[in-house]
Amino acid sequence: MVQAKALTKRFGEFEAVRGIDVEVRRGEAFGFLGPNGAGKSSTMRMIASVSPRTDGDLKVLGMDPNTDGPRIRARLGVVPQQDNLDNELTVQQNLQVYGRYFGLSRAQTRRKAVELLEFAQLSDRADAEVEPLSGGMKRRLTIARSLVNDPELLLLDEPTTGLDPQARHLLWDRLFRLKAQGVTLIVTTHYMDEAEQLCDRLVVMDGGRIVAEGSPAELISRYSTREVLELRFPPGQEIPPERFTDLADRVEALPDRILLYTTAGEAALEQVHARGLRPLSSLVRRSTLEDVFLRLTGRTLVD
Ligand SMILES: Nc1ncnc2c1ncn2[C@@H]1O[C@H](COP(=O)(O)OP(=O)(O)OP(=O)(O)O)[C@@H](O)[C@H]1O
Repeated sequence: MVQAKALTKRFGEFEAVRGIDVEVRRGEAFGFLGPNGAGKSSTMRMIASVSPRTDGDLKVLGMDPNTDGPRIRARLGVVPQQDNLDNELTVQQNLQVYGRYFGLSRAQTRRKAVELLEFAQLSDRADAEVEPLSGGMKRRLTIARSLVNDPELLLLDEPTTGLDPQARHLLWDRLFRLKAQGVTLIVTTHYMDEAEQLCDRLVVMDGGRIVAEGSPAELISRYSTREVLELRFPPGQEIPPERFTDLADRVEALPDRILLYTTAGEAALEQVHARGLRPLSSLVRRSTLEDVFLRLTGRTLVD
């Protein structure tokens, strides 16, 4: 669906995307995971064929965005980072305008709007104004609108940023349905749980480069341990991280906690207690993509 080789985007002197290689296969959910400014949106805009590449090769649906932009865009769905719904129109009209834009007849457009409102769980809001809708509803409507042309490939830039947990889960559920129907999904996110939930494969981006690639499970087993023990100590009573190096494969000190990477978190915690240390709180959890990112870059995904 997408083949990028040494793909590069420069804004003046600044290189936002620094020669990345990416391959997205039909039917998969593929992710770009990275913090703000990693170059995810710049990459997505090149794939969406709305922003020309500065260098490298790019094929989307087997075509070159530089020469086949309109033909590619006709087969894509795009959900931008900021909702750009038309507040002057009702929910239903927002879909109908797109139907007409993509050349559907009035009757086809009406049928499509009914189908997509049902998909977006917004049928009872068909004639409502857009402005007062919740953030989750607006996102679902934006996704519904991106599906008017039955795209084979759907690009979603930070689909759940700013949504509450319930709205996120509802939205993920809609994306799972699309995937089950065979739509290829490309998602950018800085939420590791979103990447873990949604993506079959992903690349981790930082500073315009790809720093790792694989399935969430592969990345976690390659770059982290099975478990992590998180320790917080009372302010002013912090313990130097070196005190824990013999208890774990690796120790990371963050401003508010110490992370012990180990295969046996509970056993490590017992050892901490046996040394007479009394953390304010302790937590044994499994490793996540956040731990992978920390290992690869020395920083956390979300400040
Ligand atoms: N039009 C532009 N002109 C100049 N610099 C830009 C432009 N668009 C993006 N950048 C810069 O390129 C870098 C990558 O931006 P990009 O939006 O691709 O990152 P991102 O990973 O999507 O992060 P975010 O989640 O904040 O969008 C940033 O430093 C950004 O300031």
